[in-house]
Amino acid sequence: MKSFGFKYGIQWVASIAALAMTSVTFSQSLQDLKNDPNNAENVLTYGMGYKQQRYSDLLQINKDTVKRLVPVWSTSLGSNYGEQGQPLVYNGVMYLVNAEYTVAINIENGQQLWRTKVDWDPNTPRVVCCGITNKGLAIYNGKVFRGTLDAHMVALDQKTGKQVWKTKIANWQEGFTITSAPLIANGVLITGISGAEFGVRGFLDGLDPETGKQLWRKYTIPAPGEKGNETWPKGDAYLRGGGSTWITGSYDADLDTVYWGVGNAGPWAPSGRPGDNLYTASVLALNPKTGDIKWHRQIVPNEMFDLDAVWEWIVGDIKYKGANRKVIMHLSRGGFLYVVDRTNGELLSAKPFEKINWATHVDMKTGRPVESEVSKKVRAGEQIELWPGQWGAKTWGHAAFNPMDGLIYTNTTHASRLVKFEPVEYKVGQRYVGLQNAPAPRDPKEPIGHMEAIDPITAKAKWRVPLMDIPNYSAVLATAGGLMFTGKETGELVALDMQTGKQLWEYKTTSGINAQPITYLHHGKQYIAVQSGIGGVNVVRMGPQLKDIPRGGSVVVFALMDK
Ligand SMILES: O=C(O)c1cc(C(=O)O)c2c(n1)C(=O)C(=O)c1cc(C(=O)O)[nH]c1-2
Ligand SMILES: [Ca+2]
Repeated sequence: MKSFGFKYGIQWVASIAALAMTSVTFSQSLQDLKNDPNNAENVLTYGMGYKQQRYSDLLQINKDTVKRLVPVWSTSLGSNYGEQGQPLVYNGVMYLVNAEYTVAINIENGQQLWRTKVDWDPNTPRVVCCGITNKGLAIYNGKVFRGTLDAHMVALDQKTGKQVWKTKIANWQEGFTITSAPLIANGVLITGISGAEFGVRGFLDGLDPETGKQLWRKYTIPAPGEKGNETWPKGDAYLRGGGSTWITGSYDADLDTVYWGVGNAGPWAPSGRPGDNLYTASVLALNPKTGDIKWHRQIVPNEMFDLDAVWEWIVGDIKYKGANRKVIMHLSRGGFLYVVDRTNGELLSAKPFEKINWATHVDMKTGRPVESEVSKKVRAGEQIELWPGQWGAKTWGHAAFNPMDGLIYTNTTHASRLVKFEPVEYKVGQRYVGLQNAPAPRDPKEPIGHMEAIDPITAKAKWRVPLMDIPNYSAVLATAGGLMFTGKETGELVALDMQTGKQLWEYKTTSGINAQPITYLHHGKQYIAVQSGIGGVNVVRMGPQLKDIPRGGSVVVFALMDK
């Protein structure tokens, strides 16, 4: 690895050059977006690069210097609902979202440049399954783009925050919402949709970023006559079959392919929808220009435990059986770590990284998880203790991948639930689940989650740090400085030694952290930024442990104190 001095020198020169080049312009090109991970001044994409590796090669803040890491500014984001977002940074300005506002802040001093309110009908939260929040925005060609709780997409002028266009994506009254960040791929703005707990039929939309006009729609559940519809029963179950797309996909610009995960099947109770139910709980490889599916891989056929396959599908190049392979990697909600060839969908590995009792293993010939006796019992109407419960072996808080050591750095959850299916009737815009869900007795000596470093092929942890009370609900940032950053819902941003998991630093922010830390360079100096503001579904899940954490959204930015 490059030495600190050499690296710092290059970054400094690069930063001066970049400033000179970018200070006159206010637009980003597709090349800029593709180049995001190599341009330390700017963070232009969700996941810190289209590959969503959340890895930065900045190393001023490292194992030795992190003890001098201090807050340099902090600004309120004006919302009490919760902060789950990932900030973007362009040309000295930070752009942030929550459910209520889009905000631009001067990164020199934390001064707010503009703040634009999102107007949604106050009744909208009725159809929000899991927290009134928003996970991020996109930026392209002088505009910032965000989804809204009432299922619209909005473009704002990057300089003024004034609305340029607003497009209705779907009727929120039918259970649709947007909580995820849009993706710009090959000039098309792609948005996912939420609502699989409300009997929606999921889809992805491709829009023209200039006008907001719809270019294409791809339903995640094929209509009668389309390939895949035969995996649904005859009739209209497919119209309420779920398959939402509520986490932003990754993108391989060289292959011009978007990898977007599809959510759970609906209703959770599976008896009314025999069959594999494509493309619920799957990953789709898509052409961003047309929305056409290049290949698909279903993770859980006839899915029944809210096993959304939407978590990040990290793009990486790894050695597998001695050969270099282009893969996507995914820590599934159901507890298996998937490694898939991203050129053709071939399954390379699917090993458990957490305790699983709903399946015994994934059959590598068919790619299908083999259901256990426990799953057979619940299908027969019995109550079971399910491992992992619907909270998932991992939640949406994104993992990071370090291309230098080939390991995935992540938060995981270790919790079961008691579940039993019950009849459910579809009513427009109401929860459509059909599952009784109760806490399972928990051994207080057992951890409820971990922070860990995992080998993608073996799914074995290199190290695991137990969390005894509250699982983490924040994304991870990995850096060449050897540090893994993540947040706790009690408010601490922490830095761990990526080699050992030892905690080297922490700072307590004003609320809880369930968001996505980033890092960037400004005038040659490395910064870390994270949103603080308790929100999302885990607050409800944890109940008493988190009820006294003060609400209130802010962003906090850190840098090294001078010696
Ligand atoms: O199936 C869906 O459409 C959907 C959407 C969302 C969402 O948009 O937040 C969540 C879930 N499912 C879900 O199952 C879940 O556990 C969850 C947690 C959170 C959160 O933001 O903390 N959202 C969601
Ligand atoms: Ca879901």
